[in-house]
Amino acid sequence: MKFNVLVSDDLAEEGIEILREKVMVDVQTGLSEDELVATIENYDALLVRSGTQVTERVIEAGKKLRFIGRAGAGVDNIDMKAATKRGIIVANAPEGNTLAATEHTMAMMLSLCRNTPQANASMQAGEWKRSKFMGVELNEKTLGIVGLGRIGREIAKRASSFDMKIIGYDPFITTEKAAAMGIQSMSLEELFKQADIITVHTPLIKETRHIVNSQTIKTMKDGVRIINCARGGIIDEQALADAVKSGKVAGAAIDVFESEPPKDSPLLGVPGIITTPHLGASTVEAQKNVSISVAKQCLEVLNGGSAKYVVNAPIIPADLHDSIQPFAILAEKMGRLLVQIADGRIQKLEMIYGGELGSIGPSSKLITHMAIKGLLDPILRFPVNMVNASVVAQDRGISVSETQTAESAGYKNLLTMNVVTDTGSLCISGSILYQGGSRIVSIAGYTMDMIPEGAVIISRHLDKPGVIGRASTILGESQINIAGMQVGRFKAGEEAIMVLNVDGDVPEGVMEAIRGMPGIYSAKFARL
Ligand SMILES: NC(=O)c1ccc[n+]([C@@H]2O[C@H](COP(=O)([O-])OP(=O)(O)OC[C@H]3O[C@@H](n4cnc5c(N)ncnc54)[C@H](O)[C@@H]3O)[C@@H](O)[C@H]2O)c1
Ligand SMILES: O=C(O)[C@H](O)COP(=O)(O)O
Repeated sequence: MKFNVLVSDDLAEEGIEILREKVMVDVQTGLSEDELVATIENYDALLVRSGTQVTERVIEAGKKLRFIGRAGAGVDNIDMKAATKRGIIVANAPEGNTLAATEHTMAMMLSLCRNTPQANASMQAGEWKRSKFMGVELNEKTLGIVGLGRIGREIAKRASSFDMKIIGYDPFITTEKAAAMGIQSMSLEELFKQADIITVHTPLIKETRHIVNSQTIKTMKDGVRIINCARGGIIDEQALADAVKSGKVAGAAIDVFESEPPKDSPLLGVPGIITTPHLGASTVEAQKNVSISVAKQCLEVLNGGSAKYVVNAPIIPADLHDSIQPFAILAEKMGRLLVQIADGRIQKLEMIYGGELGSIGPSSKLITHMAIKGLLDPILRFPVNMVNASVVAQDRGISVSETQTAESAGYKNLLTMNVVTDTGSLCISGSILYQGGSRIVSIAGYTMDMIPEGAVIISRHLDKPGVIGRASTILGESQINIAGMQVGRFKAGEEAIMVLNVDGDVPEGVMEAIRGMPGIYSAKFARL
């Protein structure tokens, strides 16, 4: 593969070696945004940790970029909107550092409760002050975990072995699921009231920004301890610093900061606050895991495939991949056919999933994205792919809807696409046969049995003798071979449809001649 990959943060050598076997790799760490903008245009992929800000400017300058890999969990340093719009696949390695972050949180919790860092600093300064560093035990304390994802639940397991009572808040985890993990689920307000120690493990998003602030701190127990090993910004730094100084909060342990490195953070220099420089994922094991994970995903994407942990495109569960893929290919072809034969400006795309597809669930998204790709890719300057398809449709004012139904007109499965334009609408249906082949089974209500491949002429004409013959003659005179033909009509003597599979492109002059024939209402050439 002749690809260039830029690694702009410290990644473990194991992943870089995997890349070097297949592609050119440059490791350049510590680049400023301007330096990254100046260099990125030569690269097909960019691999980062949290140290690189992948801004809109960087993404715009990366004309060849197809993949951005995050060797870790959080993707808040990547402008996802800009990457998605450009169709760049963004993937992370969410599992590789879970245990490292969990263990660091436990280390911070124990250090916080026993003043370990302060005691160490004191001893290193030549002191021996035993009474100054009186601690508290974890035993029988209530631990409030905000965010019960990968890390939150691993912390629950470990904390329960210290005989802590575990309470938790996560709007996306049911009470039953939390209970099965030994966590008593409750509202955030209640958790703040009950917890002796609060640890946050959510992503930094609009809803979690400053979830711990001067108001919510007031509702907490006096002497509460607070830990943030997730993301700076989840806690209002000034509010926390003030609360520790006032004694309302007994202490805090902070690994992550609103701005990193945190030059002016109010959390620095406060005796009750212990800090580490974003070390949650910094173990040999975690770094090896995440580096290998993004390296493999990078090669998959550059090779034309998908990535295991894509964060900006629909993901199909691995066990459904083989069954969904043929429909994704069919949908793309149906989209491509529709855009070439429908009249007018497309305003709406309706996707109807029938028969066995009627219970496809959220995996329909991938098929819909591929349908949009087929519809828009041929007419746009920039590539449309499964990543940016829905953003591109939205940008062009095309509304997209999906329906799942058991009805399938007698087919085992039936994918129907209806486009509404400013001059009318056109509906086509396709199916995957029992033997695996794909067919377009209806166009504008006419039953078909069309293999969606190669070049086709689709005409509407008056159902009377001679029309089909004359069209065939025009093609024959132009040395265009007809490989297959299908005709359909609702009623004899009225409008009919003709689909001609031809061996090669049909020049516009020949299409004009067909359109000029008496009895032909319209004729369109399409390549699938
Ligand atoms: N310090 C480090 O070096 C380090 C290392 C790894 C991960 N992290 C960070 O830790 C955090 C958690 O990582 P993870 O792998 O467990 O992620 P995860 O996606 O597995 O879990 C996040 C959980 O937060 C929940 N959540 C979302 N919105 C919420 C809200 N408003 N209130 C409460 N819960 C909400 C989600 O439902 C989910 O269960 C992330 O911010 C990640 O970036 C930090
Ligand atoms: O989100 C993550 O995975 C952690 O914050 C780790 O970040 P790092 O890769 O920069 O250590």
